[in-house]
Amino acid sequence: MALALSLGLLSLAGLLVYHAVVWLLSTRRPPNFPPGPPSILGLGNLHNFPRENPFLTAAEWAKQYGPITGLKFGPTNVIVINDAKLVYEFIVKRGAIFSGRPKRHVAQEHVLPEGRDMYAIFLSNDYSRRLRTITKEFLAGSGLGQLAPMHQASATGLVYDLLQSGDKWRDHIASWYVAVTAPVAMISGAQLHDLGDNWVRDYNKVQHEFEDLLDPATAPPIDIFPILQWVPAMFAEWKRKAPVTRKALLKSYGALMAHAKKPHNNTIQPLATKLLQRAADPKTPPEGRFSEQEITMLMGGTIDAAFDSSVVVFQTLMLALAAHPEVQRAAQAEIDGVFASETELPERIDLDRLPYVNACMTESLRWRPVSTLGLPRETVADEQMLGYNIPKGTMVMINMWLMNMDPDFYDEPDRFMPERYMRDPVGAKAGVSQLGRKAVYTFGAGRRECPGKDFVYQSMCMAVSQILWAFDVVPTTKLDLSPSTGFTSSVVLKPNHFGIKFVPRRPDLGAVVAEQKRKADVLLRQILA
Ligand code: HEM
Repeated sequence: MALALSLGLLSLAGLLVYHAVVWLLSTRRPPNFPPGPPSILGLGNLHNFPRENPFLTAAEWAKQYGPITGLKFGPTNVIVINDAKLVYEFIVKRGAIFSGRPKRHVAQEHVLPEGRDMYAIFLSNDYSRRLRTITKEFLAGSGLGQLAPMHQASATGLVYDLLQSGDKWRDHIASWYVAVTAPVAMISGAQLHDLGDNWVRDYNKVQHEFEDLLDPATAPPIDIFPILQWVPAMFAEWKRKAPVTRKALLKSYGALMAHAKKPHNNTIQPLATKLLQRAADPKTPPEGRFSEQEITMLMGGTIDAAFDSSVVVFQTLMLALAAHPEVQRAAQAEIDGVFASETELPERIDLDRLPYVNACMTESLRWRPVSTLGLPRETVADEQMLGYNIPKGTMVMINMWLMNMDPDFYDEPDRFMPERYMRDPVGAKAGVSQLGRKAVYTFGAGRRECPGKDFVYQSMCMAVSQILWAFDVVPTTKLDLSPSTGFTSSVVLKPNHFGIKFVPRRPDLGAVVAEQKRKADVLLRQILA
């Protein structure tokens, strides 16, 4: 008996040692993998991939190792693509192989297991295709055009709020974005007051808690060291946090779904309401049919994907404008010419007539991209890139920062200079090849590129044009524009705290804006009845 027990324990120990050795060997670089910084057994490059400002280190490595940097995160193979031509050749043209997403254990198993395949940042390829088909009715083309009055009216509300209490501009931007401009209204048909007093506050809070669980700087590295998933909850803070985050997220989404299910007379039928109706219609083909839980996850994921990045993008734009009064003057000259009246906003703002405002937006996205290394992809098959092996399951990052800052492509890339996009549609300096080149890489590329891109431009250009019509944006603190000291970066590149004020451009602005806001409220009530 004792002998059998000892033999049993010995074989168990042998098995454990075997698995440990296999695991350790898997943390070495695979054969013919793209070059990169030296890795160490067990960790790979985790010790030299910084949690703060990783894009700056990735840019240094690109200088040393060329167009693709090969890394190891424990056993995971990782490549960083540093060259826009490779993005075009592989991410765009060979999208079928480069369009998976890596697993996120904490988020997918503990926070939103019911959204494992369909929540925005971990959408499976199949759901991504179906999501694009349904959201394009709202996020692009004529569907997006229908949202223009709503975007314009909500931006008028923002101008009103900035005039009342410009010192709370950060809060106003967050509420404006989440309220009508973010897809909350588009998806559920709800205005904030429909959702109750605390919805925005609670949603904001849980969003940040969820981000912390996803942020490589704060989240536990379960995806790299899966053994950590077995650590008991008393030693693993994330195991205690995840259920709390889950409960709060589902409550926020639940309020939206409850609203979407109510009968209403909106002039634009909200996405969730439309999908619920389609699901109930026997004529709907299977790929257009989603269950209530699926609709909740698709809806929640889209709102989450939209919210934080957009608020940060708008803050960065305000910072850039405050630091560049000459850009504001040029934009105001354009806006004043198009808006024409001193005392009234146009009934319909025609964004096609505001190319410089559009260029300010693009330049801000290029100059300080909210996403510097993109949302990681995962290859779904073995591939070869520039003669190197890229095994199936490799995590792929796009070095958006480097592409946006490429001195061979842009004149003075570190300067905030919207004029570059007035001279050339992709902002290129004279005489360089533009094959497959995008104006900015901040929304990613290829078939998983952000589907909210046009929505972002419409909502934000509506806002920035009205803000610059009404105000000069003036700094109240010294502005630090350096990407390393003026911004904080792990997942997103956010400007550090800075002070600005909104100085009215006309003496009678209060009365003018109050009247415009009254009209905008009437319109919003019609749209979101
Ligand atoms: C300025 C604000 C935004 C930025 C910078 C941004 C950026 C990004 C990036 C970099 C990705 C990953 C793309 C890739 O892998 O190539 C992404 C994905 C996504 N974004 Fe955005 N986004 C913004 C706003 C929005 C908005 C307003 C919406 C919806 C209305 C949205 C919905 C999504 C969705 C659903 C995905 C997942 C797509 C997929 O995996 O197939 N985003 N976004």
